[in-house]
Amino acid sequence: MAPPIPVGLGMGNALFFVVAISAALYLAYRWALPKPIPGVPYDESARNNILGNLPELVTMLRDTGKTRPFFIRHPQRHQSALTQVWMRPLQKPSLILADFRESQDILLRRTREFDRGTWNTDAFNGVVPNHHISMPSADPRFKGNRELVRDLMTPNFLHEVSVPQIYAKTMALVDLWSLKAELGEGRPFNARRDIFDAAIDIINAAAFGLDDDQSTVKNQLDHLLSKPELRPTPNADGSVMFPELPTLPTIVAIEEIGNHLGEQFKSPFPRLSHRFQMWKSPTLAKSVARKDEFLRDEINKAVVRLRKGESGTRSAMDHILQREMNAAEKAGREPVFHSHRIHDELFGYIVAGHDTSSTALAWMVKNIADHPEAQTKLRSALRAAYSDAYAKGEQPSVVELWKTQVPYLDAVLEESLRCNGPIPVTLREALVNTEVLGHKIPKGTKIFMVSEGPGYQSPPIPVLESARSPSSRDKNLYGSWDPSDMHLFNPERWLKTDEKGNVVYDAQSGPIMAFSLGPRGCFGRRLAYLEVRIVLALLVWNFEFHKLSDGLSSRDSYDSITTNPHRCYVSLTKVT
Ligand code: HEM
Repeated sequence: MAPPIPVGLGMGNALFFVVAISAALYLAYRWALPKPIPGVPYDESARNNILGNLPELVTMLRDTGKTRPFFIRHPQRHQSALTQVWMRPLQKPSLILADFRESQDILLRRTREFDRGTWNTDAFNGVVPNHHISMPSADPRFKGNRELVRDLMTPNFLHEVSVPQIYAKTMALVDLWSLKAELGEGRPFNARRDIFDAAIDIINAAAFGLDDDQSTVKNQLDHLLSKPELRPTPNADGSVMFPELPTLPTIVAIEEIGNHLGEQFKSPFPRLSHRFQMWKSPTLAKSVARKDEFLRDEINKAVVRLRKGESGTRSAMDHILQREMNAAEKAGREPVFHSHRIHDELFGYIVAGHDTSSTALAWMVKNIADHPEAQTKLRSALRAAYSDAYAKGEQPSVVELWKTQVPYLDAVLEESLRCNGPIPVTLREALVNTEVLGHKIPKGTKIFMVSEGPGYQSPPIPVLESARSPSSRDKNLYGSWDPSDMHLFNPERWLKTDEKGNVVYDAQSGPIMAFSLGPRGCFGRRLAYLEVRIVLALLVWNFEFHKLSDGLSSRDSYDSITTNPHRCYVSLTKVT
């Protein structure tokens, strides 16, 4: 028989275990608590919570559908241009930088110390893993991918191939809105879908040279024209609603994938979240398959066309395929048209180019309706610049639109981007141990650079000159905004008089980062400017945008890939 266990020893053991486990748990809790970077302000509540700032972000997302305002308010909360937050449990702190000069310096000059952050690359990785947007700059594939698409943003390519496509698709929107203005007798209607569709027609046409039967706006127009008896339905808020054709399956797929990407930006674990959504949502998986099929079909059609030597280059796709044909011929191999790289670079062009431009245009339309004086001035500037077309009662031609400088047009669109930039936060990650505003930060630290709030639309938070990095001292390439009016929409701030007495547009009048800066800034910036310039010019040339009631002109927004207006209504009168 086994001897009885002495009671005193059993109690002692149990007590020892309880104390040891409690101590271990306490030590684990202390270890898991966020560790701040010395001297950089943070929220005490986040510092004492193993989840850091995550609970606040989750609450904000649940209540408002947004997370970006958190990044913009945090520096204001602490009145510090540099603050720190914890976005995930057990993670090093991330920094928020609300200072244009230091951001500009990091993006433009400190590219050996900072690169595109993994959160951003991870967000795109699920859908377009072989597009350069999903790659750090040191990825061995990055250079080759950029080389493949290099020519798409050259002035020659843009003017010869992309601009005619943009012009044609914008004129379809003008025709659709002319009909809607007439049928609705000038009453407001929701313009968000039309702008979304026009932007997708434009980017699809620039990417694939798609014909009119694939144009959503043209299809809507034909649908309305085919029913002359049709009248819009009035809504209780004074607006009217037009019947809409079901969206084409490819556009539905692009839209669903775009929305899915937008959700990844809000997730603390984008890669995991992508896999989970692909498993959970049969429609998402179907949309991804539909997108692959669409790319295969378009590439196959283009290859047949190009091999026959038909009709030259009419899209970004044609150009990429022609490059592959030439490279294969030079290397004595068969061309590979259906590589992951070509598929993803093409689809990434649409994903990166559509949502951004569509959102920028939606805010522009709202801003010109909200500021009738600026709108009238812009229309006069356009009529003076395209005086022949105005005298003949015609549309300005495609050549006039890209050749003639209209400083006030550039000023209006830049002011809209300053006030309502579609992407108000840019992310970078430290590649080495380094310093920001005098604080030592370890390799791997994420840094969120905000381009809304202090320094952009409200007075900057002061920064000691001695705290700035040596490369940023005395190297501010931009002017500064008058603190008394930087919260206002005022296109004039972008204009100056040159030495010959001409009023000119100055792109460096003051802080703006709508397209980010430096080698990993927006790849499509030139195309985007051409697009918004042509669309805005043709819309203001053709329509007067009336000011709307407070409800219809609300400036509430929601976050997706971009920060979108909840409401984008227009009330139009045809003017020419
Ligand atoms: C008004 C329209 C647009 C805005 C406001 C915009 C803004 C931006 C911003 C803020 C970034 C992030 C840059 C960074 O992390 O530093 C970006 C990246 C990018 N944009 Fe745009 N964009 C616009 C239109 C376009 C268009 C039309 C295209 C192409 C067709 C495009 C292609 C890209 C690509 C490929 C990247 C990633 C570049 C890289 O990873 O190196 N964008 N854009």
